[in-house]
Amino acid sequence: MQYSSTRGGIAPVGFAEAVLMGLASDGGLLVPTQLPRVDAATLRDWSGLRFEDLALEVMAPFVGGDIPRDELRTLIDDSYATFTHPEVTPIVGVGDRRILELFHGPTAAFKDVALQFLGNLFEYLLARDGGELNICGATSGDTGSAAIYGVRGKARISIFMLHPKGRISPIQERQMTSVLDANVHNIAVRGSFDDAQRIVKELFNDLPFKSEFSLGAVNSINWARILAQMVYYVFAWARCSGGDPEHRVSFAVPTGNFGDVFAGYLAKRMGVPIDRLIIATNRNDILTRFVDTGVYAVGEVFQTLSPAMDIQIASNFERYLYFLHDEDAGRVRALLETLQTTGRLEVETAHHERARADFDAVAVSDAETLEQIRQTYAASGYILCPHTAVGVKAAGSGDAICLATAHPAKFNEAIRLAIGCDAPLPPVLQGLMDLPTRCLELDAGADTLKAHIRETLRDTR
Ligand SMILES: Cc1ncc(COP(=O)(O)O)c(C=O)c1O
Ligand SMILES: N[C@@H](CCOP(=O)(O)O)C(=O)O
Repeated sequence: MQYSSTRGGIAPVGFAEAVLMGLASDGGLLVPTQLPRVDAATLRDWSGLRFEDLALEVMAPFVGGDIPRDELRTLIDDSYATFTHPEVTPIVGVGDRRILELFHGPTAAFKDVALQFLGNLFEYLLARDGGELNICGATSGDTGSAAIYGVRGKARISIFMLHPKGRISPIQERQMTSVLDANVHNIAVRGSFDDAQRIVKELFNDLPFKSEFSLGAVNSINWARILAQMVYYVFAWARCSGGDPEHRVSFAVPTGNFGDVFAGYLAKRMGVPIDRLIIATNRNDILTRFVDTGVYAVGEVFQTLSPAMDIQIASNFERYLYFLHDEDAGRVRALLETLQTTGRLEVETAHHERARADFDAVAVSDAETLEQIRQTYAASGYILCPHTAVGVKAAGSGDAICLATAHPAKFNEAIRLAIGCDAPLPPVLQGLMDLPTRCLELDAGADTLKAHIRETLRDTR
């Protein structure tokens, strides 16, 4: 399997190189040059598999010959052995609603599904091929801790993780800043998540700096993130369909950086029987507006009760534009240049129609989010995290499977507002608030971050 850039500026690379490259060297995102197709017989074969075995089947064609199958199997088994649920991502019934629980990993958010795997994958590739990796990432709360837990204490890897100061939940902050391993560097940026993500991309686009410091990516700009997230869509289909290829399922997906729902979109393109994909946003509704109007226009970032989705520039939207325009990298480049210079881009009517066929999209206010948490709790005793509540509200009366992207106890300020008490802390979140922490505060500038990385690595190398 080969990977090329959404902007068409690099020669195709194999899986291992794509994973280590993170952001493509021309500033674009890496995408497979050809998507494998899944036929009805394969779907039937996959339907009874354990999560780990299914992950192997889904991932193997994308990995190609870069990792022997038995070694890929070990990587996958090790990655999901850290989950507390035997099914890894179980589906539970809440009233007549099906919830796909993605929060049984070490940091209680869906990011663990990909980042436990990516941490092990980095470690494997560096041990096998040599070299080092200095990860640079941006988080609105959940990617940061999942990535840190994925690589803490690992040889040859350091991680610099930027979060927007004061805009993540207290427990999310503690999860990251209480990890004191020498290879972990937390940075609170004075700005928004979009500022943090922009700085990280600026560093990746400074190719001499990227090469000198062997920068690596853990955000969903890294292809391996999308790949690992595709698995639970297939798993959920298999559990709900009993393996009947005619049985289609829909998903409601709380959306910010567009990585999660994009993984579902690709699974559907591969032939997994997925009907509707519902993009559920909070008040930061740039994606909802795009599906409604065909215009992607960057606006102000609002702080909401679902803070991990307080995002305006959705990284993976570029990957979608690429597939929407039949893999025409020139067109993507032109659209992105317009976005860069004017803050908006508009797709042609035919493409807008296709986008409307690909996705439903619903924006949910904070008041609706609280009401959804309240209603679900009153009816069933089940506590939704605010992001999950956005998805459940967006699903409305339809039968979409709703992705539960985080454990509610990570967002107890919102839970308390909704139901007057806290969600009980699962074991992985207990005791965090009593731990010592380490975190540096920096201005939202790429040069400041570069200087910090240079200095830190000079001291530790
Ligand atoms: C709890 C939670 N839900 C939903 C999202 C949105 O996912 P994505 O950014 O892949 O669209 C995030 C952040 O990514 C998150 O942390
Ligand atoms: N909501 C995310 C933002 C980063 O998204 P990613 O999927 O690109 O890593 C977070 O929790 O940090």
